Amino acid sequence: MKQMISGWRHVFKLDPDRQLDDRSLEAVCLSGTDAVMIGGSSGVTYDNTVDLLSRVRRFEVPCVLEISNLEAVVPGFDLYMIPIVLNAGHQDWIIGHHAQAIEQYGHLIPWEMLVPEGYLVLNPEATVAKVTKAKAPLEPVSARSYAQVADRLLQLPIVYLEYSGQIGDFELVADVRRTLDQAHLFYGGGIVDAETACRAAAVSDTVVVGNAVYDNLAGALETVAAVKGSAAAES
Ligand SMILES: CC(C)=CCC/C(C)=C/CC/C(C)=C/CC/C(C)=C/CC/C(C)=C/CC/C(C)=C/CC/C(C)=C/COP(=O)(O)OP(=O)(O)O
Ligand SMILES: O=P(O)(O)OC[C@@H](O)CO
Ligand SMILES: [Mg+2]
Repeated sequence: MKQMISGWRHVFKLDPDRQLDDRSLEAVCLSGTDAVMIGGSSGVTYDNTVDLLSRVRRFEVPCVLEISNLEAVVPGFDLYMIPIVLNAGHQDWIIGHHAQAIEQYGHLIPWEMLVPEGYLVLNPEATVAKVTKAKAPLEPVSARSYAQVADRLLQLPIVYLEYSGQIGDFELVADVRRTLDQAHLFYGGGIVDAETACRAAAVSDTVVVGNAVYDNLAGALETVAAVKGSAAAES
Protein backbone atom coordinates (compact mmCIF):
# COMPACT_ATOMS: atom_id res chain seq x y z
CA MET A 1 0.00 0.00 0.00
CA LYS A 2 2.66 2.48 1.05
CA GLN A 3 4.80 1.36 -1.92
CA MET A 4 2.01 2.37 -4.30
CA ILE A 5 1.76 5.86 -2.86
CA SER A 6 5.48 6.44 -2.57
CA GLY A 7 5.67 6.29 -6.36
CA TRP A 8 3.11 9.05 -6.86
CA ARG A 9 4.42 12.45 -7.94
CA HIS A 10 1.18 13.82 -9.35
CA VAL A 11 -2.48 13.26 -8.45
CA PHE A 12 -5.68 14.77 -9.83
CA LYS A 13 -8.43 15.19 -7.21
CA LEU A 14 -11.93 15.05 -8.69
CA ASP A 15 -14.95 16.29 -6.81
CA PRO A 16 -18.13 14.18 -7.23
CA ASP A 17 -20.12 17.33 -6.48
CA ARG A 18 -18.81 19.10 -9.62
CA GLN A 19 -19.58 18.44 -13.29
CA LEU A 20 -16.94 17.22 -15.73
CA ASP A 21 -17.83 16.26 -19.30
CA ASP A 22 -16.61 12.97 -20.82
CA ARG A 23 -13.91 14.55 -22.99
CA SER A 24 -12.40 16.41 -20.05
CA LEU A 25 -12.54 13.31 -17.85
CA GLU A 26 -10.81 11.30 -20.56
CA ALA A 27 -8.07 13.92 -20.84
CA VAL A 28 -7.53 13.78 -17.07
CA CYS A 29 -7.42 9.97 -16.95
CA LEU A 30 -5.07 9.67 -19.94
CA SER A 31 -2.87 12.59 -18.84
CA GLY A 32 -0.13 10.42 -17.33
CA THR A 33 -1.05 11.39 -13.76
CA ASP A 34 -0.18 8.74 -11.18
CA ALA A 35 -3.66 8.51 -9.68
CA VAL A 36 -7.12 9.99 -9.59
CA MET A 37 -8.39 10.71 -6.08
CA ILE A 38 -12.12 11.17 -5.67
CA GLY A 39 -13.20 13.42 -2.82
CA GLY A 40 -14.47 16.76 -1.66
CA SER A 41 -15.38 18.46 1.56
CA SER A 42 -19.09 18.98 0.85
CA GLY A 43 -21.89 17.60 -1.31
CA VAL A 44 -20.31 14.15 -1.68
CA THR A 45 -22.96 11.42 -1.82
CA TYR A 46 -23.07 7.68 -2.54
CA ASP A 47 -24.71 8.29 -5.91
CA ASN A 48 -22.37 10.97 -7.22
CA THR A 49 -19.37 8.94 -6.00
CA VAL A 50 -20.52 5.73 -7.74
CA ASP A 51 -21.17 7.69 -10.89
CA LEU A 52 -17.71 9.26 -10.97
CA LEU A 53 -15.96 5.98 -10.06
CA SER A 54 -17.68 4.12 -12.89
CA ARG A 55 -16.65 6.81 -15.38
CA VAL A 56 -13.02 6.78 -14.22
CA ARG A 57 -12.94 2.95 -14.31
CA ARG A 58 -13.14 3.02 -18.11
CA PHE A 59 -9.44 3.96 -17.91
CA GLU A 60 -6.44 2.22 -16.37
CA VAL A 61 -5.37 4.99 -14.01
CA PRO A 62 -5.44 4.01 -10.30
CA CYS A 63 -8.47 5.45 -8.56
CA VAL A 64 -8.72 6.03 -4.81
CA LEU A 65 -11.46 7.42 -2.58
CA GLU A 66 -10.72 10.08 0.00
CA ILE A 67 -13.44 9.52 2.58
CA SER A 68 -15.06 12.67 3.91
CA ASN A 69 -18.47 11.27 4.70
CA LEU A 70 -19.46 7.76 5.75
CA GLU A 71 -22.61 7.68 3.62
CA ALA A 72 -20.46 8.03 0.50
CA VAL A 73 -18.16 5.04 1.02
CA VAL A 74 -18.40 3.03 -2.20
CA PRO A 75 -16.78 -0.37 -2.86
CA GLY A 76 -14.49 -0.84 -5.85
CA PHE A 77 -11.71 1.70 -5.29
CA ASP A 78 -8.01 0.74 -5.29
CA LEU A 79 -7.44 2.37 -1.87
CA TYR A 80 -9.36 4.37 0.73
CA MET A 81 -7.63 7.50 2.02
CA ILE A 82 -8.67 8.49 5.54
CA PRO A 83 -8.11 12.15 6.46
CA ILE A 84 -7.15 12.97 10.04
CA VAL A 85 -7.22 16.76 10.42
CA LEU A 86 -4.49 17.37 12.97
CA ASN A 87 -5.29 21.06 13.42
CA ALA A 88 -9.09 20.61 13.52
CA GLY A 89 -10.97 22.62 16.11
CA HIS A 90 -13.09 19.65 17.12
CA GLN A 91 -12.04 16.12 17.88
CA ASP A 92 -14.67 14.66 15.53
CA TRP A 93 -12.36 15.44 12.59
CA ILE A 94 -9.29 14.01 14.29
CA ILE A 95 -10.64 10.70 15.57
CA GLY A 96 -14.38 11.06 16.31
CA HIS A 97 -15.84 10.19 12.90
CA HIS A 98 -13.24 7.48 12.56
CA ALA A 99 -14.25 5.78 15.81
CA GLN A 100 -17.89 6.02 14.77
CA ALA A 101 -17.06 4.43 11.39
CA ILE A 102 -15.29 1.56 13.09
CA GLU A 103 -18.17 1.09 15.52
CA GLN A 104 -20.57 0.90 12.60
CA TYR A 105 -18.54 -1.06 10.02
CA GLY A 106 -15.72 -2.67 12.04
CA HIS A 107 -16.17 -6.21 10.75
CA LEU A 108 -16.46 -5.02 7.12
CA ILE A 109 -13.39 -2.80 7.03
CA PRO A 110 -10.64 -3.98 4.66
CA TRP A 111 -7.84 -2.56 6.80
CA GLU A 112 -5.11 -3.27 4.25
CA MET A 113 -6.88 -0.91 1.82
CA LEU A 114 -6.99 2.05 4.24
CA VAL A 115 -4.34 4.77 4.15
CA PRO A 116 -4.44 7.42 6.89
CA GLU A 117 -3.46 10.97 5.94
CA GLY A 118 -2.29 13.49 8.54
CA TYR A 119 -3.87 16.68 7.22
CA LEU A 120 -2.80 20.21 8.07
CA VAL A 121 -5.49 22.57 6.80
CA LEU A 122 -3.74 25.86 6.13
CA ASN A 123 -6.19 28.05 4.17
CA PRO A 124 -8.76 29.37 6.66
CA GLU A 125 -11.12 30.34 3.81
CA ALA A 126 -11.43 26.81 2.36
CA THR A 127 -14.61 24.82 2.88
CA VAL A 128 -12.59 22.12 4.59
CA ALA A 129 -11.25 24.67 7.11
CA LYS A 130 -14.77 25.81 7.92
CA VAL A 131 -16.16 22.28 8.18
CA THR A 132 -13.39 21.15 10.52
CA LYS A 133 -13.03 24.51 12.33
CA ALA A 134 -9.33 24.29 11.58
CA LYS A 135 -6.87 26.36 13.58
CA ALA A 136 -5.41 28.10 10.55
CA PRO A 137 -3.21 29.65 9.37
CA LEU A 138 -0.34 28.19 11.38
CA GLU A 139 3.05 29.68 12.17
CA PRO A 140 5.86 27.63 10.60
CA VAL A 141 6.95 26.36 14.01
CA SER A 142 3.44 25.03 14.71
CA ALA A 143 3.15 23.48 11.25
CA ARG A 144 6.47 21.69 11.79
CA SER A 145 5.33 20.46 15.19
CA TYR A 146 2.00 19.12 13.92
CA ALA A 147 3.84 17.45 11.04
CA GLN A 148 6.18 15.73 13.47
CA VAL A 149 3.24 14.49 15.53
CA ALA A 150 1.97 12.84 12.34
CA ASP A 151 5.33 11.58 11.10
CA ARG A 152 7.24 10.58 14.22
CA LEU A 153 4.66 10.05 16.96
CA LEU A 154 1.74 8.60 15.01
CA GLN A 155 3.87 7.15 12.19
CA LEU A 156 1.30 8.20 9.58
CA PRO A 157 2.42 7.38 6.03
CA ILE A 158 1.26 10.75 4.65
CA VAL A 159 1.42 14.36 5.80
CA TYR A 160 -0.92 16.45 3.63
CA LEU A 161 -0.39 20.22 3.53
CA GLU A 162 -3.80 21.41 2.38
CA TYR A 163 -4.15 24.95 1.01
CA SER A 164 -7.25 24.03 -1.06
CA GLY A 165 -8.21 26.97 -3.27
CA GLN A 166 -5.09 29.02 -2.53
CA ILE A 167 -1.40 28.80 -3.43
CA GLY A 168 0.63 27.78 -0.40
CA ASP A 169 3.59 29.21 1.42
CA PHE A 170 6.32 27.15 -0.25
CA GLU A 171 8.93 28.15 2.31
CA LEU A 172 6.74 26.63 5.01
CA VAL A 173 6.15 23.55 2.85
CA ALA A 174 9.91 23.08 2.32
CA ASP A 175 10.51 23.59 6.00
CA VAL A 176 7.95 20.91 6.93
CA ARG A 177 9.35 18.55 4.29
CA ARG A 178 12.82 18.81 5.86
CA THR A 179 11.50 17.75 9.27
CA LEU A 180 9.87 14.55 8.01
CA ASP A 181 11.48 11.22 8.75
CA GLN A 182 9.32 8.59 7.08
CA ALA A 183 6.07 10.26 5.96
CA HIS A 184 5.39 11.15 2.35
CA LEU A 185 4.47 14.82 1.83
CA PHE A 186 1.36 15.66 -0.21
CA TYR A 187 0.91 19.28 -1.24
CA GLY A 188 -2.46 20.57 -2.48
CA GLY A 189 -3.77 24.04 -3.23
CA GLY A 190 -3.82 26.58 -6.04
CA ILE A 191 -1.83 24.64 -8.63
CA VAL A 192 -3.11 25.94 -11.95
CA ASP A 193 -0.32 25.57 -14.53
CA ALA A 194 3.22 24.33 -15.19
CA GLU A 195 4.85 27.17 -13.29
CA THR A 196 2.91 26.72 -10.03
CA ALA A 197 3.27 22.93 -10.40
CA CYS A 198 7.07 23.14 -10.68
CA ARG A 199 7.28 25.27 -7.55
CA ALA A 200 5.17 22.78 -5.57
CA ALA A 201 7.04 19.77 -6.99
CA ALA A 202 10.36 21.18 -5.79
CA VAL A 203 9.27 21.10 -2.13
CA SER A 204 6.95 18.09 -1.86
CA ASP A 205 6.71 14.42 -2.77
CA THR A 206 3.25 14.48 -4.37
CA VAL A 207 1.42 17.42 -5.94
CA VAL A 208 -2.39 17.30 -5.88
CA VAL A 209 -4.34 19.32 -8.45
CA GLY A 210 -8.06 19.81 -7.88
CA ASN A 211 -10.02 22.95 -8.77
CA ALA A 212 -7.96 23.71 -11.90
CA VAL A 213 -9.46 20.65 -13.61
CA TYR A 214 -12.80 22.45 -13.52
CA ASP A 215 -11.61 26.03 -13.88
CA ASN A 216 -8.76 25.75 -16.43
CA LEU A 217 -8.35 22.23 -17.81
CA ALA A 218 -5.52 23.12 -20.21
CA GLY A 219 -3.50 24.54 -17.32
CA ALA A 220 -4.32 21.53 -15.15
CA LEU A 221 -3.10 19.13 -17.82
CA GLU A 222 0.22 21.02 -18.12
CA THR A 223 0.92 20.25 -14.47
CA VAL A 224 1.48 16.54 -15.10
CA ALA A 225 4.61 16.90 -17.25
CA ALA A 226 5.79 19.81 -15.12
CA VAL A 227 5.67 17.77 -11.92
CA LYS A 228 7.04 14.60 -13.46
CA GLY A 229 9.93 16.49 -15.05
CA SER A 230 10.89 18.12 -11.73
CA ALA A 231 13.39 16.70 -9.29
CA ALA A 232 11.71 15.57 -6.07
CA ALA A 233 12.31 17.40 -2.81
CA GLU A 234 15.56 16.30 -1.17
CA SER A 235 15.23 14.06 1.87
C1 LIG B 1 -14.53 -1.61 0.72
C2 LIG B 1 -15.38 -0.77 1.56
C3 LIG B 1 -16.69 -0.37 1.04
C4 LIG B 1 -14.95 -0.40 2.74
C5 LIG B 1 -15.65 0.51 3.64
C6 LIG B 1 -15.13 0.39 5.01
C7 LIG B 1 -15.29 1.65 5.76
C8 LIG B 1 -16.65 2.09 6.11
C9 LIG B 1 -14.20 2.33 6.11
C10 LIG B 1 -14.24 3.60 6.84
C11 LIG B 1 -13.13 3.67 7.85
C12 LIG B 1 -12.92 5.01 8.45
C13 LIG B 1 -12.03 5.08 9.62
C14 LIG B 1 -13.54 6.10 7.93
C15 LIG B 1 -13.44 7.50 8.41
C16 LIG B 1 -14.77 8.19 8.30
C17 LIG B 1 -14.74 9.70 8.28
C18 LIG B 1 -15.99 10.35 7.85
C19 LIG B 1 -13.69 10.40 8.70
C20 LIG B 1 -13.61 11.89 8.69
C21 LIG B 1 -12.71 12.40 7.61
C22 LIG B 1 -12.50 13.89 7.68
C23 LIG B 1 -11.58 14.40 8.71
C24 LIG B 1 -13.13 14.73 6.81
C25 LIG B 1 -13.03 16.19 6.85
C26 LIG B 1 -13.03 16.84 5.49
C27 LIG B 1 -11.83 16.47 4.67
C28 LIG B 1 -10.48 16.53 5.25
C29 LIG B 1 -12.02 16.09 3.42
C30 LIG B 1 -10.93 15.67 2.51
C31 LIG B 1 -11.10 16.18 1.15
C32 LIG B 1 -10.79 17.62 0.92
C33 LIG B 1 -9.99 18.41 1.83
C34 LIG B 1 -11.28 18.15 -0.16
C35 LIG B 1 -11.12 19.58 -0.51
O1 LIG B 1 -12.36 19.98 -0.57
P1 LIG B 1 -12.91 20.94 -1.67
O2 LIG B 1 -14.35 20.65 -1.78
O3 LIG B 1 -12.08 20.89 -2.89
O4 LIG B 1 -12.68 22.30 -0.95
P2 LIG B 1 -12.88 23.71 -1.53
O5 LIG B 1 -14.35 23.88 -1.66
O6 LIG B 1 -12.27 24.61 -0.49
O7 LIG B 1 -12.18 23.74 -2.84
O1 LIG C 1 -8.37 22.39 -5.49
P1 LIG C 1 -6.95 22.80 -5.29
O2 LIG C 1 -6.78 24.20 -4.83
O3 LIG C 1 -6.10 22.45 -6.48
O4 LIG C 1 -6.40 21.87 -4.08
C1 LIG C 1 -6.20 20.51 -4.32
C2 LIG C 1 -6.52 19.65 -3.12
O5 LIG C 1 -5.52 19.70 -2.17
C3 LIG C 1 -7.87 19.90 -2.54
O6 LIG C 1 -8.12 18.98 -1.54
MG1 LIG D 1 -12.25 21.79 -4.50
